[in-house]
Amino acid sequence: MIKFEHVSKQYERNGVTTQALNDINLTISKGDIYGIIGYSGAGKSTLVRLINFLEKPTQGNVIIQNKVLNQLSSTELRQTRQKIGMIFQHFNLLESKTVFENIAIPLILIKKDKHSIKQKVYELLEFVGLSDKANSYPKELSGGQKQRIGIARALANDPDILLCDEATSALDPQTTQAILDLIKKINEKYKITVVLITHEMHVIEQICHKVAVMEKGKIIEQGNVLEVFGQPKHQTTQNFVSSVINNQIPNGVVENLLEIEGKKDNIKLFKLEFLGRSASEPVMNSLILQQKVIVNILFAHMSEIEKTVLGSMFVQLKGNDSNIKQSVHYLRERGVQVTEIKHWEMSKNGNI
Ligand SMILES: Nc1ncnc2c1ncn2[C@@H]1O[C@H](COP(=O)(O)OP(=O)(O)OP(=O)(O)O)[C@@H](O)[C@H]1O
Repeated sequence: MIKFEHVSKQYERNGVTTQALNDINLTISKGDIYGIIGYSGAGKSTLVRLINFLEKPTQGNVIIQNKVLNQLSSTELRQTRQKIGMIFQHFNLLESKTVFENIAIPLILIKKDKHSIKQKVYELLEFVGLSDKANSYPKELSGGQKQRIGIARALANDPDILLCDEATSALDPQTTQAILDLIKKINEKYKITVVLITHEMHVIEQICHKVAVMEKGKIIEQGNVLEVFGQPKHQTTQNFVSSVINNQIPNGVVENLLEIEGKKDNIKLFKLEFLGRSASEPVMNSLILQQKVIVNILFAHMSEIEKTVLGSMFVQLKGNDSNIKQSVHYLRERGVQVTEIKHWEMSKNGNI
C-alpha cells in the first residue's frame, strides 16, 4: 500500500547539499502500524513528508495504493492526499477557531454540506471522547485534549493512512499512553494504516507491528518489532533497546562481583536473554530444580513487545565445570540466549 523504491532526497540550501534520505526501500502493508525510529536528523520527517508529497523525492519512487506519486496529475494528487491524515507533535490547531471549526476544516475544503459536516464532527468528537468541547478554543484544552482534536481532524476525510509525526513527544507519560491507545483503536476499528515516527522506543514497543530503524538517511534495520528489537544487530538499534530494557548490571553489583572474582573459581557469570516462549516458561525454576548448580540471580529486566515478553538477566552459576556446562546447554535448548561474561569484560569500563 505504501512503497518506497530506491528513494533518495537531497536538500539544497545556500549551495549546501544535505542528503536527507539515501536509497530507501520500504513496504508498508495495509492495516500495519509501522514505526519509524531514529535520532534527530536521521531523516524521519523527510520520509513521512514524502508519503503525502509535501516533499518530492530526488531519486526513486513513492507509491501509494499502486499509484506512483510523481506521475499523478494535480487533481489525482489532491485526491490521494485527502485520504492521508496527519497529526503533529505540536498539534497544529488554529487558535482562533473553535474545536468544532478545527475539525470541520478538511470537510469545508472539500465543500461538504453543513448538515453532513455537523454530523461528522460530532461523530468524531464522540469517538475521541470530547463531545463536550465543541465550542471550546484550543487554548482552553490540555495537551492530550489538543492531540485528540488533531486526531479527529485527521480522521475527518475518512483517510486510509494516518501519519503521526512525533505525536506524543510533547505529552506526559500517562497522556502518551492514552493517545497511543486511541491510535491503536483507530487502526483496529477503521483499518487505517498508521505510519508513526518517533525517537522514543517505548512508543514503538507499545503499539507498532513493524519498525524501521533510521540513521543518517538510511534504514539500518527493518522488520517485525519483536525480531528487530529481540535481536538488534546495529549499535543504534541496541541503544534504543537498552533505553527500555536495562541491559547492564548496575555499578554496585559489578563492584561486588569484582571483589569476589578470582577468589572463587567455581562461579561463572552469564547474561541470559529471553525472547518469546522462553520468557513465559519457568525455565529458571526448572534449571534450579533439575541441574546441579547454585543459581544466583543478580539483576533482571523484562519488557513486553506485542504481547511477547523480552528480557535479560544476569546470573551467577556455581558448581563444577561440567555441571555449569550442562546448565548452559539446558538453557540454550530452551531458547535462552546465553553469553558468558568474563572478569576482564566487567573491569574494562567498570561495567559490561
Ligand atoms: N527543508 C530542508 N532544507 C534543508 N535541509 C533539510 C530540510 N529539512 C530537513 N533537512 C535536513 O535533512 C536531514 C534530515 O532531517 P529530518 O527532519 O528529516 O530528520 P528527523 O529524523 O525527522 O529529525 P528530527 O527528529 O530532528 O525532526 C537533516 O540533516 C536536516 O537538517
